[in-house]
Amino acid sequence: MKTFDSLFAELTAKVAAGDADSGTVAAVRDGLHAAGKKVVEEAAESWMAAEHEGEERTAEEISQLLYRVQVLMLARGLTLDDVYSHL
Ligand SMILES: N=c1c2ncn([C@@H]3O[C@H](COP(=O)(O)OP(=O)(O)OP(=O)(O)O)[C@@H](O)[C@H]3O)c2ncn1[C@@H]1O[C@H](COP(=O)(O)O)[C@@H](O)[C@H]1O
Repeated sequence: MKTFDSLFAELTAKVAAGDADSGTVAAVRDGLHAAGKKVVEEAAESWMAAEHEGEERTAEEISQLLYRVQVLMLARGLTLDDVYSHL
């Protein structure tokens, strides 16, 4: 099973390699504004799922939120340590 850290390592490698088949590479190239909008969209969908849908659907939306947060980090050039140092 993937974890937050292992997913970030996978996405970092794909971005560094410029993997042409990667949706993440395309999303990072779309830029910060688009990446930020996706974070907000998935945050809202997570909230709505938590209030109105089941656990499975909520977990799925939260997984997409975590993914979109990582895309934003990559688009901004942040590492896990940059973020974890504030936890
Ligand atoms: N966890 C994710 C993940 N979560 C969401 N998404 C993307 O986000 C889309 C779903 O979010 P949206 O609701 O915004 O999608 P949409 O375009 O509006 O369309 P709908 O599916 O909602 O109709 C998915 O179709 C994926 O493109 C993800 N894309 C990739 N990953 C992980 O990242 C890895 C690398 O992916 P690639 O970079 O594409 O190789 C994958 O193996 C996964 O582990």
